[in-house]
Amino acid sequence: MLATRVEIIPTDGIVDVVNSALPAGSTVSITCLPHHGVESTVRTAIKLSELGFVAVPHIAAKCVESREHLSGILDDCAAAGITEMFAIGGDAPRAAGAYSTGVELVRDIAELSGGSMSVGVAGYPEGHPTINGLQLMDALLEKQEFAGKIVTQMCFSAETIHNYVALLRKEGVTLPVHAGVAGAVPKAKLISLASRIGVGASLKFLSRKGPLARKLILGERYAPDALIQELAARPGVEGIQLYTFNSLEALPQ
Ligand SMILES: NC(=O)C1=CN([C@@H]2O[C@H](COP(=O)(O)OP(=O)(O)OC[C@H]3O[C@@H](n4cnc5c(N)ncnc54)[C@H](O)[C@@H]3O)[C@@H](O)[C@H]2O)C=CC1
Ligand SMILES: Nc1nc(=O)c2c([nH]1)NC[C@@H]1CN(c3ccc(C(=O)N[C@@H](CCC(=O)O)C(=O)O)cc3)CN21
Repeated sequence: MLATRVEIIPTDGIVDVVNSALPAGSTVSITCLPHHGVESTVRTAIKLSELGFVAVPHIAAKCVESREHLSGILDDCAAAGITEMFAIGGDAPRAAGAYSTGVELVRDIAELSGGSMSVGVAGYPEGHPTINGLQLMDALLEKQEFAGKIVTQMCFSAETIHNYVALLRKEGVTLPVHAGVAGAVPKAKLISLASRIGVGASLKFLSRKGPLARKLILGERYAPDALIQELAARPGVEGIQLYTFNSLEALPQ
């Protein structure tokens, strides 16, 4: 069974939802969306950490104003017992200040925290809509000196994920890989978000043609169980990052 981490969006009331839905000590990743801002992510992570969860805040480079802002975030997280973060470029169209890529951010987190903060970085089994494969691989080769793990973009194909891990190893990226998997959320939601957040071709199996299938899809929830079993059946992936979209009622066993 692969260790599974749950990812949530820092919306109002989510801390109470997590506290009643997840066992104490669970690892919870808190995403950083442009319209929520990094403060909302950090505030939620600190509250969860104080409740005994292992909180992993996402820090989006484009939401960080300066090195001093980053230093303050690191101090607040360390004071709350947070020891792991996820450093990402960020979906905002423009940078708020000094940082615009995950590459820049992960370096400064390592420097400012003296290596005490473990940092995850993003991987793309199906590539990225606006960044070419060579740039992504070069960025990972640069980041791996300062990072502790790769967490992948959402992908719906175990074969694609396993092939990606093999490519990483061939190119000299040795970081452990945690596979990004969609939680049991309405398929319609996944399809509507897919292009906006850059999900790749493996999603296409969800959107079959035909009115009956479409009706089924619109009412149906995605079930991650089979994909998780396939990922656990072969070596390559260290764990699962479950993108729950805050649907915590039906977590895979
Ligand atoms: N918040 C999240 O969980 C996730 C966000 N993303 C998005 O993926 C993008 C990449 O972020 P990271 O993986 O941290 O990579 P990064 O920000 O470290 O960039 C990787 C490489 O691509 C280049 N690059 C970055 N953005 C580019 C662009 N728009 N056009 C051309 N080249 C670009 C950079 O210079 C760097 O060499 C960001 O837009 C991020 O929001 C992807 C997955 C998850
Ligand atoms: N490009 C990208 N950005 C991300 O933030 C991101 C990824 N990819 N891939 C993996 C996870 C999945 N993430 C997400 C991103 C958006 C929503 C979402 O539901 N967005 C709604 C608004 C939700 C809200 O504010 O409550 C939207 O309409 O954008 C959920 C999970 C966060 N992560």
